[in-house]
Formats: sequence, C-alpha cells, structure tokens
Amino acid sequence: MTFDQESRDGERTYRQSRFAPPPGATEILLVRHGASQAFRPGEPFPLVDGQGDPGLAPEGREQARRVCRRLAGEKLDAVYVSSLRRTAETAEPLVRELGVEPRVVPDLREVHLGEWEGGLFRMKVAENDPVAQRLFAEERWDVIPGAESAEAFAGRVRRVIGRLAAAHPGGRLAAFTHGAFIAQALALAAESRPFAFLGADNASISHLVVTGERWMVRRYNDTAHLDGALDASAAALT
Ligand SMILES: O=C(O)[C@H](O)COP(=O)(O)O
Repeated sequence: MTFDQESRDGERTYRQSRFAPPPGATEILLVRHGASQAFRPGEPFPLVDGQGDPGLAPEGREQARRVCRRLAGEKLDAVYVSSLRRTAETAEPLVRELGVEPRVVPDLREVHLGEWEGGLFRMKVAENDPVAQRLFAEERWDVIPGAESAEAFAGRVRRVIGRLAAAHPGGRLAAFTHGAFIAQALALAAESRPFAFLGADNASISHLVVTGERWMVRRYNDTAHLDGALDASAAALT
C-alpha cells in the first residue's frame, strides 16, 4: 500500500507533494555566463556601453555546452541574453538546438563597475585592494568610484525581472546574465543582505518563481551539469 491510499478503516491520508508554481507564476532560470577571457594588466577588455565585454575563455565554451545541453531538455518559452557578448556566446548552443532567436535585454547586464571596468575589478580583488575590502564589508558596488549605485542597480534588477515575468505569465524562460545580477535578484527575492547570494559559478543555474511582487527562490547555483564526468546527466529542473 502506498501512503496516499485510503487506510483500511476508510480514513483518507495525504502524502507530501512536490512543489508546483502558483497559477500564473513565471519561472525564470538565471544562467550565469561561462568563464570569460582572462584579464591581462595593461590590456583592458573592449567596452560596450562603458562595460568590459570579453568573450568566453575555452573553458567557458565547454561550460556553455554543458549548461545548454541541460537546458535543451526543458520546456522554455524564451531565451534572453544581456547586451554583453559573454551571455550570447553562452546561450548559443541552446538557441541553435532550439532554433529560436535570443532576445537581447540590455538591463540584464552586469553591475557597472565604474573606474574598475574593463577587467581591473578582478585584479583589485585579487590584490585585496582596500576599496575591494570595503566593497565586500559594506556590500555595495558603489564604493568603486563611478560604479552603479546600490539603489539604481537594485531598481534595474527589480524592474527587468518584473518585465520578463509580465511578458510570460505561467511560462518558463532562461535569462543568461551575470554574477552580481544574479546575486541582486536573489537578494531581492529573499529580502536578504545584498551580497548573501554573491558567488554563483560560471554556467550555474539559479531559479526564481515570480508572481507579481512575490518572488520565490527555487534554486541557487545549480552546477550538477558541470561536476563530474563529461556525460554525467543532471536532474530535470522541477
Ligand atoms: O569578474 C568579472 O569580470 C566581473 O565580476 C564581472 O562579472 P560577470 O563575469 O558575472 O559578468
């Protein structure tokens, strides 16, 4: 006898059920792009709208192949990318497989790192620069001169997630985006400290379920498709 069968005296029983999105909710799979090219001091990345625009590193292309193979098995209503090429390059195997056009939404771009754009950010963090220490202590990007303000960034992320959800009620979409963007989106959903979700891995999947103002965190930094042997299969995104 299974748990949801009626017991012998006719009393009903109830088994635990799996999560199901509320009616009309939008599932947004936030995919961080694959690893981008290494920064070499003195050779800044080209800029797009003032932001560093490296392409994918060889390992990033392999990560892209794996995350797209995982997503290809999912029912998706649309694929979105930011205006920075590393997201489009990561989504490329998926859009080719699905035969769809990626939709470019510039507001999915990374936080603007001001004077540390073009690759300098990584060097400053690696060198434990005092401003980088402040940035992580205060959980604000705008301690970097010229960087996007905390309020502007949170507002941009809130608005674009709302727009994507409104465009696909009851649907599921993949949005290829960036590490700080994912951290901000999940922090808004969880009403957490701003950096509580910082550190999503390259080609990881995070997952929001959005109903109007109510956002739920369903998944964070899922990398099952990256770990282990090349052909390891990952579970469906339930
Ligand atoms: O390491 C970097 O270049 C910045 O943190 C940008 O983040 P991203 O790689 O997620 O766009």
